[in-house]
Amino acid sequence: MTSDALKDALKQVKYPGFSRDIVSFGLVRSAGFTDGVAKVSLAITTSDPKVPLQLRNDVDRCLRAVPGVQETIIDIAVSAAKTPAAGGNLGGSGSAPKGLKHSVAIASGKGGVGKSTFAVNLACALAQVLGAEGRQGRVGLMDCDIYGPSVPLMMGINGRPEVEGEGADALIIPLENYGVKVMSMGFLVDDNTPVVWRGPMIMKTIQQFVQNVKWGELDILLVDLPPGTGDAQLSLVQTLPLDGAVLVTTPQAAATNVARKGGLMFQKVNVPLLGVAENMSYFIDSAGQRHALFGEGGGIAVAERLGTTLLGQVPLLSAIRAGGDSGIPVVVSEPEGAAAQSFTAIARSLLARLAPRPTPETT
Ligand SMILES: Nc1ncnc2c1ncn2[C@@H]1O[C@H](COP(=O)(O)OP(=O)(O)OP(=O)(O)O)[C@@H](O)[C@H]1O
Repeated sequence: MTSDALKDALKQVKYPGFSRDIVSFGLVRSAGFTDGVAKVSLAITTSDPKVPLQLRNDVDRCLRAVPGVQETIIDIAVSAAKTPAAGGNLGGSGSAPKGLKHSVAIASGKGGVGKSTFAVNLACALAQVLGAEGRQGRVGLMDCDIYGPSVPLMMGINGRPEVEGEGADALIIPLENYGVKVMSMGFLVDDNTPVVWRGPMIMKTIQQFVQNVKWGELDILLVDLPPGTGDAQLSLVQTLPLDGAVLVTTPQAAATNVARKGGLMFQKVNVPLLGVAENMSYFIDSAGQRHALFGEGGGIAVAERLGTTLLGQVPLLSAIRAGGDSGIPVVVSEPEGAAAQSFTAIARSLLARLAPRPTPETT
């Protein structure tokens, strides 16, 4: 019986609540077999005590069904997922980069809702808000969309990051523009390389983005997730202790239904929802009339159903699209405009939601 044969068998074990198996998620650290005893070790990140219990049962049942296996030894290393209630700022959890105060995932249930555009403009707005308080260069943006990274283009960054140090200690220096430090798969692959990544490779890449990038001192790291509720999202949650997630949606029902599913996924893995942001909420014509092109009320409805707040609404504006195409986000090119104002308001409410809660004595 080889380690590979055991891992093959373990592909039948799904991570609780997900349709993907534990092997493709890269959670199996080792698998070995001696004298009828199958010994397996897993490493997971969760604050839900039911998850390791269920995994232990499922792995045991799966291994015992393998011919020749009489006994099992299952070791599950659990590190706690961070929640604001449990931990406040980062620092206590295993793989969090030193110097990182808060990390927030920007997620959407489906593609095309403008998530990357939102993440880029929010990062620039955060850099402006914090910069005005004398905290320059303290915003990071990590683009986890390894299939179609669009952040480099939208941030006007085109180049290859330098590497400092060697071997296991090597650190990638993030590229910086508009006061935001950026890391993206787009810096590492060229446009013509088809990126065919499987689960474990996604996990590895995301781990490297967290651990092997010299982020320095950051007040906030925004993590632009690929759309949906699949591998990358779980890998990220397994890898980086998140303060929470912001869900981006558009107002129409088709988008809000999927956004709600995305929100439920984060709740399932104990990542708090910091709020919902509604993109392409309304359009203002040349006469100043406001039009709800995609309907109204979707964002607030999703927020209410998920028990969180609506952080804000972003209008549908051609300047926002043009900013993405030109590499100068609208928050930077028109800092006084309507779009910048809505992104700045969202940045402020997000920061307020991340601020350490007052202790009972100060309230
Ligand atoms: N508020 C807005 N007003 C006008 N255009 C917008 C707005 N938000 C996004 N867009 C445009 O919509 C398109 C899709 O945006 P973006 O690439 O950010 O979506 P996405 O949700 O990240 O997509 P995917 O996840 O599939 O990559 C882009 O052309 C972008 O410029």
